Amino acid sequence: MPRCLKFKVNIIRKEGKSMNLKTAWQETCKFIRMMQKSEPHVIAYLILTAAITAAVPFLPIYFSAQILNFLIAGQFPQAMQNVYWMIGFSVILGLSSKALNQRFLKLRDLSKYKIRQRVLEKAYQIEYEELEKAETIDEIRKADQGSNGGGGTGEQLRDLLQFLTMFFSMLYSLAFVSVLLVQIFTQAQDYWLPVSSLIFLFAVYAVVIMIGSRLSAKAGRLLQKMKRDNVHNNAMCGYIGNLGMSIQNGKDIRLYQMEDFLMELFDKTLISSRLYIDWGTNNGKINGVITFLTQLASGMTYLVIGIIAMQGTIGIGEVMLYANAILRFTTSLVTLAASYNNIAYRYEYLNSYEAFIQRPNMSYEGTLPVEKRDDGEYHLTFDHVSYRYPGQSETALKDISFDLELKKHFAVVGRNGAGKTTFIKLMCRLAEPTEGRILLNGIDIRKYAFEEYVQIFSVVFQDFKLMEMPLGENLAASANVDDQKAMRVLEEVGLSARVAGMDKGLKTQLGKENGEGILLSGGEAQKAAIARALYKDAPVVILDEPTAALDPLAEAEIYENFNELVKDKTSIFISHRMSSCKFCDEIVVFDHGQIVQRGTHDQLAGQPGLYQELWEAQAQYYRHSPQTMEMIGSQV
Ligand SMILES: Nc1ncnc2c1ncn2[C@@H]1O[C@H](COP(=O)(O)OP(=O)(O)OP(=O)(O)O)[C@@H](O)[C@H]1O
Repeated sequence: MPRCLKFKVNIIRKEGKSMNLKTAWQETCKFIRMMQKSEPHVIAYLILTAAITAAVPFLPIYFSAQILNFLIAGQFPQAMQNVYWMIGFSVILGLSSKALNQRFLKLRDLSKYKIRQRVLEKAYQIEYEELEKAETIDEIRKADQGSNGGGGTGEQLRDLLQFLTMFFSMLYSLAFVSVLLVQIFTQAQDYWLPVSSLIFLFAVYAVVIMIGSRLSAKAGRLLQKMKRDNVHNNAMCGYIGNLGMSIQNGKDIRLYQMEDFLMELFDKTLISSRLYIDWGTNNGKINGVITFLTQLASGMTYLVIGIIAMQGTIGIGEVMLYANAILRFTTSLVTLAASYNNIAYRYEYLNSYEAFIQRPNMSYEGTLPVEKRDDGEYHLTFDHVSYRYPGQSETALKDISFDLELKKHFAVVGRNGAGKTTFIKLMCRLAEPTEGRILLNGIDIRKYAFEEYVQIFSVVFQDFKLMEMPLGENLAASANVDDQKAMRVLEEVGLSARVAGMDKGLKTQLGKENGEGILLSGGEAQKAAIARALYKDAPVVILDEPTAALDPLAEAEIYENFNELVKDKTSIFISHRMSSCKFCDEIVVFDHGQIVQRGTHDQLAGQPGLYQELWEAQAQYYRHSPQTMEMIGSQV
């Protein structure tokens, strides 16, 4: 992890509480270090852009005062000379400001993408078990906002640019005001009146700035609260919005006529919260008061500068110069306060990002390599394993002890919800036992490096998903596709003829959401998922309801091939199609999270118990039909 990212998250503040200057400064330093690490020149460009951009408006202010003074004095050549200077400097500074700004924006976007990349990278590393929790998804969402969305680094850099620009603008204004003070003290006959007027003006400004910054702080708090409260609403709106483009849900939406229902839900999600509306109303009021106060201060400024001018201390040109400089000072300060508040409050999101990036990878932290064995001798043992899903009171698996003997073919059967898939998830380390342990060749599987451990499994889950990518890349799970191997596994699952008919063959894009592609039928997709498992060629093959979508001939073909393919491997089939379990060496029956029976088909079918019930329930439909019994026979 880069050093800049190792800072401790320490500004978890109570909701609505302002961040003090010291903390804001510390957070800013951390943020700057983080940005510099991801894009080294971004901060240098930030400072340069702010310094130059802030100077641009002062050119016309300064030169128009000079020009006016020369014109009043009848010195036309000098006035013209100043016009040329003004145009020249304005062009140079204006262009430099634009060029710097462009470069800054480019670097800002680059660093933003790099930081977002880290969120994605981290999200991929999170244990699957954690990913199933709603709070983890929220955490990722917040971290993503901290890196990309409303609370993101891009916006933070934009506000920092505004803050610094206003800061430089104030410095330039103060330089002019200092000159004014020097002029008053050196040229005024009686400086009591100008000095007291200026003191009065500063007092007015102090009050305006104090009220203005408090109001800006409140506006910032409201904005952040609205964003914080809106994380779920945004996600829900995003979800419903995406349903409009979803091919997967498109059929159901149309056939169940869910359009009005979904639109209502969308409206409700937006309006019921009233978050945006409330925020907009309050923000409008606050901005109104700030504008009123700023205008009041502007009027006072002209009055005071007018008084000083009437004394003859400064000329007409200077009246414009100083009045504008002081006004710039005020507007810069109010904007600076607003940017400060946005910057300070956005650290909450950035800290969510930090907290997320720093979270440990818990169960994936084992380091032992898994011995590479050509003989596939991987021995898995469940030792009194129980498992309860996070937040659930029911135990999904209870005290499972099981030896996955080498190169044996197992079938796992049981009623819906019996715990079959959970058993596989634990075996593949997608969840960790709540009690007990799982061993690979005698060693607790948590001790192995996760990426090495999962190498030994080829799994097709019941709810498998193919990616919207080219078919070949789907099979290889990589951009490097071994075409020959890919075609061989497609042949084995009976999909090669279909692929041969595709114009782009293995390069054919799957799905429609990621560019023009083809839609596979349910059975074809299942064959492709099985082909992906075969391509991986791991020593343990697990198929969870592998043939549910296949036609009987395809199913028979797959089983025939599978017997051959898994001959030297350990395999587990989960199936509700009892006939397909007959060919396995051992059948394991799950019920209510426990293993209740084990044996061969002949043993279990002949004794009273759940297996017999399940078998009988299916077999009765075939009993009176010799053809169908024949069909079952052919499949097994
Ligand atoms: N992510 C989850 N969070 C909470 N409970 C879950 C989760 N996944 C599964 N369960 C619950 O755990 C129990 C076992 O589920 P599991 O998916 O292992 O059953 P199964 O035997 O594979 O069922 P099926 O035959 O229907 O596929 C069920 O009661 C299920 O509702």
